[in-house]
Amino acid sequence: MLEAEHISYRFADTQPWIIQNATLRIAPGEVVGLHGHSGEGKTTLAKILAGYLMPDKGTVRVDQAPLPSKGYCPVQMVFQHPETVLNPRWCIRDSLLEAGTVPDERLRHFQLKKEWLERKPHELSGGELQRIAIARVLGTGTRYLLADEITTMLDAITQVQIWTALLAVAKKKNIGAMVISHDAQLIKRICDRVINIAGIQWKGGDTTL
Ligand SMILES: Nc1ncnc2c1ncn2[C@@H]1O[C@H](COP(=O)(O)OP(=O)(O)OP(=O)(O)O)[C@@H](O)[C@H]1O
Repeated sequence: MLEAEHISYRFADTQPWIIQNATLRIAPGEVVGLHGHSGEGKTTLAKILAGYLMPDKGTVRVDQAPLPSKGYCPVQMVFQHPETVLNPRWCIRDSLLEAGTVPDERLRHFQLKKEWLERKPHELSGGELQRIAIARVLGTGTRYLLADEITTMLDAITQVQIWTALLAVAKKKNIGAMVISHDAQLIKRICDRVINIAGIQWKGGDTTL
């Protein structure tokens, strides 16, 4: 279970709370949608759950254990722009290896061509790069995947291909997922449950999302 308990976060003491005293749980294999207006803290919440940001208060745990301070994190995040996570100077093979071995079966599952492995990120399309970024983080150590607007910039056919491939792996490996999207139809179609933070007012009391 991925559990965030009573987490609060603000970017500075002088800034308002982005999240305050929030508790949320994602079970293995569960697909949870996160919906809210722009700027309401969806990405910030995901970054806290993945250990990119430390909450000012509260804890994030996976199976009762805090996220590791070094080594592979069981909570992985995929972003809207895959080029921001792939080193522009490395060939794709090296970027994949950085996160662990990617077996041929996973390359095939995400329709990644072997010839792409020798290319640099700028030599691939946005949809191809996103499939690489997703395949890269679906290794054995990943228990939860946080997907932040990962298909927003892609055409409808590519969106379906990506979600079909991703959800199949998540189901097979019992990986829990959080889907951040402004696309209400997408969330409704693929998620078991939806957390809606649209218009949420943080007043300090316990909030279970
Ligand atoms: N590094 C930062 N320093 C200060 N404020 C920040 C920082 N990063 C984000 N914010 C602010 O925190 C708030 C929440 O941002 P966040 O990116 O989490 O929202 P979001 O719900 O994901 O938005 P969107 O749907 O537009 O992607 C916004 O008001 C944003 O301006």
